[in-house]
Amino acid sequence: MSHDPQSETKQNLIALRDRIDTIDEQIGELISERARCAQEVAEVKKAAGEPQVTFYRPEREAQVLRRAMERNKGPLNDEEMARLFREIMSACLALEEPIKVAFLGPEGTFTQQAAIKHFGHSAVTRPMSAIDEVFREVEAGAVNYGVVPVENSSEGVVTHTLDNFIGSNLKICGEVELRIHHHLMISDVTHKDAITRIYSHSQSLAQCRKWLDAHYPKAERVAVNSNAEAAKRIKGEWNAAAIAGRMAAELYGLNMLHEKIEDEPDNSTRFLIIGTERVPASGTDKTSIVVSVKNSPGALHDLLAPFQKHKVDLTRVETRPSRTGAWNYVFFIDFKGHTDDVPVQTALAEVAERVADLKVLGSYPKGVL
Ligand SMILES: O=C(O)C(=O)C[C@]1(C(=O)O)C=C[C@@H](O)C=C1
Repeated sequence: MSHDPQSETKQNLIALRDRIDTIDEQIGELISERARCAQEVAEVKKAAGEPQVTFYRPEREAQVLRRAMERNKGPLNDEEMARLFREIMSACLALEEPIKVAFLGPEGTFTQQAAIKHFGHSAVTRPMSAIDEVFREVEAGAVNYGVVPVENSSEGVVTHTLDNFIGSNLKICGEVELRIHHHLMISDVTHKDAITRIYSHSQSLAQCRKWLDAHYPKAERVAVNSNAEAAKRIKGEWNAAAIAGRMAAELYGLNMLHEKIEDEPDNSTRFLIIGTERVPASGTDKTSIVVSVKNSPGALHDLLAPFQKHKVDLTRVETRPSRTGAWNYVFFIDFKGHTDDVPVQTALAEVAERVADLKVLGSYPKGVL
């Protein structure tokens, strides 16, 4: 018999695809079985007779995702594996209750990307035109959760988000970090050699400043409310480009002219998930508090001493001038641990004695994805 490499390849492919078909069938059945379990979970939750049934359980989701990563033996990497489970769980939750999430819009912003990364594609996301509106929408109960940016690795803190917490009773229920890649995009009508204007959000323009200085030193940089708005805006402008994320390019049908133009290669933004309820401990948690102090020498040192004493690890300290008294300051402090942990409780009790006011903004699972 003569050896025919082409037909051997064909045979090998057929055999492998048969195996894939069998595996897919099993995966499909298992996913359906999992979804039925989630439906039963919903029934159990409803039968408990609580005045308000909470279907979404951030601490449980974090545990499921962490376990998927721990179990993983490759060849997919841990993040890919967790991402797949993220979507399965998102679809299961949607069977229990379709979750509504407000985000800083318009459609196509990095905040929407963060919302989908955190809740999966089965969540219903609603664009809001300002951070305050995201807070209000959650407070009013029009949505279950909100997603707002809080700090960027190169541009620092989003002060507007922090200020909103001072006057709000909302809780932080989660955090999510997103690698931010900026792309220069144009529309079908743009003359790419005649770009004289570049639109984007001021933070994005700042994050690409060196690249713009080198490649488009003469183009006017126009700051608009969001990069998605920038993307929308250039649709009919022959001499304009926008800097935005991939999602905006896809949404508004734009073409990428230059990809990944951010000055810092590991540019990332942290987003917070805000809701109305306290989240139980997941095992690996963080807590955010806000305290206001009189402006006296050593105030910050005094304030932080209890954390050191009780071995609570600080992850961030941010100062903002208080809006109530000219000489008062507020500190936003993040640390590892949950308010259910005894060392955290002890440290917080000691901090409370030293400050004018202390508010726990929430304990929540450390971002998994
Ligand atoms: O364990 C639960 O409480 C569920 O509702 C199930 C489930 C899941 O699919 O695993 C779904 C939604 C919750 O946010 C957490 C987990």
